[in-house]
Amino acid sequence: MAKTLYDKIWDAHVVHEQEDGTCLLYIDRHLVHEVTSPQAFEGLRMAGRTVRAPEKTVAVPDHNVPTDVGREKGIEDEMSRIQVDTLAKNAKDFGITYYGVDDVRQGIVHIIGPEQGWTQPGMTIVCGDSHTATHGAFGALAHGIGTSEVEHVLATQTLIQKKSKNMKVEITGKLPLGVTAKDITLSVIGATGTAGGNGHVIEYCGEAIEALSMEGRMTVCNMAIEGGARAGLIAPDEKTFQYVMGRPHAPKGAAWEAALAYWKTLYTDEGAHFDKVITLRAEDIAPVVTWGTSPEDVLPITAEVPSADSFEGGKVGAAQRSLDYMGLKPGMKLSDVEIDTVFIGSCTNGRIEDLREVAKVMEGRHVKDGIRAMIVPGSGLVRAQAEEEGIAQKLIEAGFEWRMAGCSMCLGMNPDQLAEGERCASTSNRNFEGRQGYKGRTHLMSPAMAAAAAITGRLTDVRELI
Ligand SMILES: CC(C)[C@H](C(=O)O)[C@@H](O)C(=O)O
Ligand code: SF4
Repeated sequence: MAKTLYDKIWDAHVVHEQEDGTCLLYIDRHLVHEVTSPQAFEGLRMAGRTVRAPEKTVAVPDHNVPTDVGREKGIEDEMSRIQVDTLAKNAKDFGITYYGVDDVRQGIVHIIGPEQGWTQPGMTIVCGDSHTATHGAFGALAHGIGTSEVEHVLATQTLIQKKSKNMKVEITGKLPLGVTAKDITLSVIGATGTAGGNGHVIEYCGEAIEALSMEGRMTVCNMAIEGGARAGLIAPDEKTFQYVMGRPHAPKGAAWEAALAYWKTLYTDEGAHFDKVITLRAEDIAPVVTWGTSPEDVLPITAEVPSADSFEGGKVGAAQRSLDYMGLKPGMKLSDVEIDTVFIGSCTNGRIEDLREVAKVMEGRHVKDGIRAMIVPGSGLVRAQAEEEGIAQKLIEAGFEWRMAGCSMCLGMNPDQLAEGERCASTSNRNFEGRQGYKGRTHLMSPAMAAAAAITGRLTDVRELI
């Protein structure tokens, strides 16, 4: 029978299936961060258990770490300090690879997995973090899991799961100038809503997806979860293999050849069944921004702030609440919305290509006076590469703060936060109330669009600047 990519990876990992369809899945990689793992390790200790496969488990602190240069002095906030110290101790006690803040390989868990070659096609990958979907860009089945599941995977290297439905999101044609992977993924959520992917694993495909770099594909899959899906996937191709080849934890020699032969079988067969299909034309996608407090509140930058009445049912009240929280009036042009902060980073857009994109838009230009603009590379290695390429220097001269790696202002779990009422052009993935700081206001967009906003001090169509 014709199988989807999801079916193939799933079938290759089922250890046991119960009559009701509940399965025990083998897990190839377990990525661990400081927020969702302390109780899990504690559980192991209390039960006298060890980590079943420490060589398949990798730990890194990212959410709570400060990102100022000179952070070696330590973490001020007690809770954050305890979490990071606890992760370091747990990694040592249980014999797990650990990248501490003084290690250039430290960074956001979803950035360093691919960077170090831990992430490979055909694998099952889990992490106690919803944006684990990012790794799906390699044709890996990557699930976010809860803390009790983290403990289960640590102890057994398996996960109890029921299979999701198959959903196909096809992006046909070629992206217009100024339109990027972020605009694709936000536009898909705009079209399907945040519940559109519920109960499904999405496979993204089509000419526009194939044309994306690995970085762009990671941006797309990263936000599958924001569209309600269990995971996002893209079939691996030559670009994927080239990206993985030679990375520290990628297979080498004969193991590489064997892996490659298997990876080449990882695609959806002709005629395989999808339970849901969405198609968007790349030509119809514009540079977009969010206006509200849900990632589905997204519109082309050329649009106006909508009125609550333009929605239906329960959405009317939600839209009104969003508008009030965001301090926006219906009918106002989105390009007239003034911002005071720019955040470039996160597991959605903190990779080298994102920084190159920002540098390109900033060429010969400067961050507007009075705007706080920060760049937080997704890993120490991304930071080092940008410095080597001369991008860092250009961005600093253009007026950006150049920070150390971490989740930073993507969420208010570390010192990088918006003050009350501040408005941010952000390359992250969530614009929920209070996400970037108490009463802070977030507009999600691509790195190129965030750079444009940094230049003008308002939400700006990057196509006017390229
Ligand atoms: C802290 C963590 C559990 C959380 C997640 O699961 O996504 C965070 O990474 C986020 O982006 O909100
Ligand atoms: S960068 Fe943001 S979305 Fe990604 S793992 Fe960190 S907090 Fe979550």
